Amino acid sequence: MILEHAPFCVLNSYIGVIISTCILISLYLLSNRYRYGLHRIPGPLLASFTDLWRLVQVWKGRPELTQIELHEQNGPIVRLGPNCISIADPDAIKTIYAHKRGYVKSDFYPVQQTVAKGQRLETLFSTTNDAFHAKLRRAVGNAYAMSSLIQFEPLVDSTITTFLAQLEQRFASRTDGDEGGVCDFGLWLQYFAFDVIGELTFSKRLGFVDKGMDVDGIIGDLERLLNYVAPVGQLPILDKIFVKNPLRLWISKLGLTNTTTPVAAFARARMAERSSETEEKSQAEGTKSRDFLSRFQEAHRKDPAFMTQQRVLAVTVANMFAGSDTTAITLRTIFYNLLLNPTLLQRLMNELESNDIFSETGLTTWSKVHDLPYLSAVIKEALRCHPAAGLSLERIVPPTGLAVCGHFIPGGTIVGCNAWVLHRNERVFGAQPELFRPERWIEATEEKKNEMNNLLFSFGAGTRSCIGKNISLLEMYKVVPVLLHKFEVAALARDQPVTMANTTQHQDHMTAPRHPIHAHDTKSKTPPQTKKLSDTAGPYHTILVPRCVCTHARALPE
Ligand code: HEM
Repeated sequence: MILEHAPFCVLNSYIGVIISTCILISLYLLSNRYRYGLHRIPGPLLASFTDLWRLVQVWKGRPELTQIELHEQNGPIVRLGPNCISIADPDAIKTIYAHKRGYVKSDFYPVQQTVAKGQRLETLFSTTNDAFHAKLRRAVGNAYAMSSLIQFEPLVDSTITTFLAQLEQRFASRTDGDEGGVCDFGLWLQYFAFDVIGELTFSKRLGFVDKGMDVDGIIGDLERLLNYVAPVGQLPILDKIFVKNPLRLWISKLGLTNTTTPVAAFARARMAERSSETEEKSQAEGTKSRDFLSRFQEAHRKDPAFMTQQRVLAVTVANMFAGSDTTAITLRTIFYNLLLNPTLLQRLMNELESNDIFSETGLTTWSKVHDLPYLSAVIKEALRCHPAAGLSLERIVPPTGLAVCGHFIPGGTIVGCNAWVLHRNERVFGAQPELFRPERWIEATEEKKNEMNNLLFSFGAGTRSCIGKNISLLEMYKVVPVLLHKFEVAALARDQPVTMANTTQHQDHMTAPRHPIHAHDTKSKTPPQTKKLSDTAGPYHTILVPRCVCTHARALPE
């Protein structure tokens, strides 16, 4: 009798377990919706139950478009997760990102830290510890100051010269066959951006431009990293399961894992070369070339206990990651939009050619270009239309809470602003903010310009804003005029389909940080000539520029 009923008992207990599990999960999801005190904030219902909702949005590739749409529907404050809010109110920026207001970076950032010998390598970008950040920023900050720019110029010029020579030799001077003169310009701009930051950091290029290829798979490596950190950063506990779990940390501590990326290997080799020089020689060299590595080594000599060699390595590698893809994305945005808008390109050419800015070698200097009005407007408009960071820059509300847009946000909530959302503010940036229109920066009154500049969030804001901003502006202000002066550049096929996918928020983007805000490009079905931002600009990081023709002399295809 007992045996006859056994299968039913087993079945019943299975059903019991399943029902109890479902009840527990439902209770957990319901508690997610209500326990954070955010249930009055509008947003997608699913987002209020689980962070998996935002993970899926990022994984699908264009989370910034979803966020723009949500803000259009719901206003300046939107719930993106059980404990996560997106804010589009310009006034909130001053509070959330300001100095000493107690808003620390969220757990999104440590996902980007690499592990060496069982220890996480914290960088300026990825640390959540404000005191450590302030100390590191003081130690290395001088290297990025405006006053250092002049000393960096020869290093930028060196990469530009090689870049021009390679474009000339490989494309512009070729007239053979159908492919003569045709190059994948977007890819080459990326090679340039990676090499120039290598040269600025180590006085030595990684060789992308010289070889015309992704050396040691560095670009691919960075893209894989971003593809991991962007979605996993939405649910950072996953990182503690996949990568930073106790077992892997222990194995790493024993030295049984190889966490050396190609960039770190390159950086180590350069550091080894320098350390084999005598201190006097390196100091003498330092004052001559004054690249980032020599400046970081000076910081090491001043405070070796804090600025250890491991830390010098970490900040150089972080530089490479933070400064490459971001600048490449912005350069691609500039050329992409100019190529699709010949009238704008002509306006820029008029300005460049009517000012005496080029030397005999065809190069130019920061002092001659940095206040050209139309060039500045083009660069700003690219930064506005296609910010390299595609995700919100997350911070945690301090225990006192935050009053914003008529709501009270309790302490512990993750809040953040997304540049893509802020830059669609019609009141500040004028009509049709989705269009690339440099003129909006020229036509604006001084007062309006200030307002626009204050809301330009491409480099972040406040204490954790981009330390490399001046460097990237130096690169862009120098290379754009020189390229346009030397080559006629046109889109080979203006209706060539282009699409983008946002992979992470940029940058530090580097095992360092890549502001986890990066992206990769894929082909899409939408022709780009519509000039809508959603068609032309991608996720954070990259824009696919159509194949272009570089040529000196010949007429370009319409
Ligand atoms: C167009 C180019 C660039 C863009 C759009 C950009 C964007 C950003 C953004 C948005 C942040 C703030 C991230 C946050 O608050 O979470 C940031 C931080 C940072 N960026 Fe950039 N960046 C660019 C170029 C560079 C360059 C060239 C370097 C290095 C030479 C660099 C190094 C850094 C570092 C080290 C941080 C962390 C700063 C800190 O927390 O103190 N970036 N960047």
